[in-house]
Amino acid sequence: MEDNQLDFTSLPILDYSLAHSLKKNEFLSQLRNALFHVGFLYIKNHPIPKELVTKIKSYSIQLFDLPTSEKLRIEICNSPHFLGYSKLDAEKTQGIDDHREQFDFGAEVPCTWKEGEPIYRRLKGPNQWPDEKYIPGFKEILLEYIKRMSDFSLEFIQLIASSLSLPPDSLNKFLDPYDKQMNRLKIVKYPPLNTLTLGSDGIVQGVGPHKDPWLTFLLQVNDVWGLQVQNHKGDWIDVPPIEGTFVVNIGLGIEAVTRGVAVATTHRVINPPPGLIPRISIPFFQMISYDTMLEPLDVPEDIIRQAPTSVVSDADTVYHERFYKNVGNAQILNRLSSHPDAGKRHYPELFAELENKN
Ligand SMILES: O=C(O)CCC(=O)C(=O)O
Ligand SMILES: [Fe+2]
Repeated sequence: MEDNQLDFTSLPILDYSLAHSLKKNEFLSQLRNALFHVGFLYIKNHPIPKELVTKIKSYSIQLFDLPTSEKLRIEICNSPHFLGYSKLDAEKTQGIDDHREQFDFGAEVPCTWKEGEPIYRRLKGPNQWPDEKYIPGFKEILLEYIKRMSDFSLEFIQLIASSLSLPPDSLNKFLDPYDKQMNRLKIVKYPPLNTLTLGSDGIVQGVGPHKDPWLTFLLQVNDVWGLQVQNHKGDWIDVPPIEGTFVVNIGLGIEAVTRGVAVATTHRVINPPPGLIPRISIPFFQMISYDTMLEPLDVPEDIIRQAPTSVVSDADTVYHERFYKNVGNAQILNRLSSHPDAGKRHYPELFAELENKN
């Protein structure tokens, strides 16, 4: 599809079993097309065991039924690593409250940051866990899920590289060494709208338009729509849940190092309409190293020629510019502006600096 042809109106569905078969080239060609033209795709027949997906879905629903006191005990404002619980409307995108309730978790790593080192290294550190007595077995299953998703995402970036005629391990150098990687996920609940939630300005966003950092794998837990992706003309396209799939999307880092060939597509979530049940989802983020330099790879000329030339986006460009300059700084400033309470408490100087600039 050329840029001047019809823009996408749905997401491609790729069959992961082809990637490990004699049809691998067919898979790579479909992947390349998806990267060029959409930046988002569904993946079916993926390697995450069905039982694990069922368990994590079930826990994700139970998590929101924890007693309020237990949720508040592990609130994100306690954590310099921005891990834990966020109340409804506590997080912001582009300065507007996101009408969602969520838990942030990551691979369990110690905080090794020391005074004098770049401050963004302090983003890495241990989780805040809900007490086992309320949700037995959750921690073990969540960590297993993160481990499996981490391995899957490592396999996936090799396929992305191969699809762009790059050596398979080309993207790995932008990640931390395996045992130091701290991939993260969110477990999110978007309540349905009601007349009270419609603010005076009329804007209600589940999560506002944005681009992700590197590579994301989204599990849509129930059959409630809400995710929308902006096509290159600027129209919003629905991404309905499809049982047995993940939605995979490219973020800023991969876009930058592939010279814009793999597109970081803008997306948002709108809350379910009144009367519906809440939408629950689990985005898993493979994290780029905070210390990395976004040096572009030697993408072959014939691949670069096929890349899109212009893409409309409603996402915030301040974060993007910071990201291209220094990934770690962009990440911490993004966390500070999306969670001002935690920011003020743990990074008072940096927070004050940010306030003065705005
Ligand atoms: O919850 C979703 O469907 C997507 C969330 C998302 O885009 C994000 O948290 O980055
Ligand atoms: Fe996202």
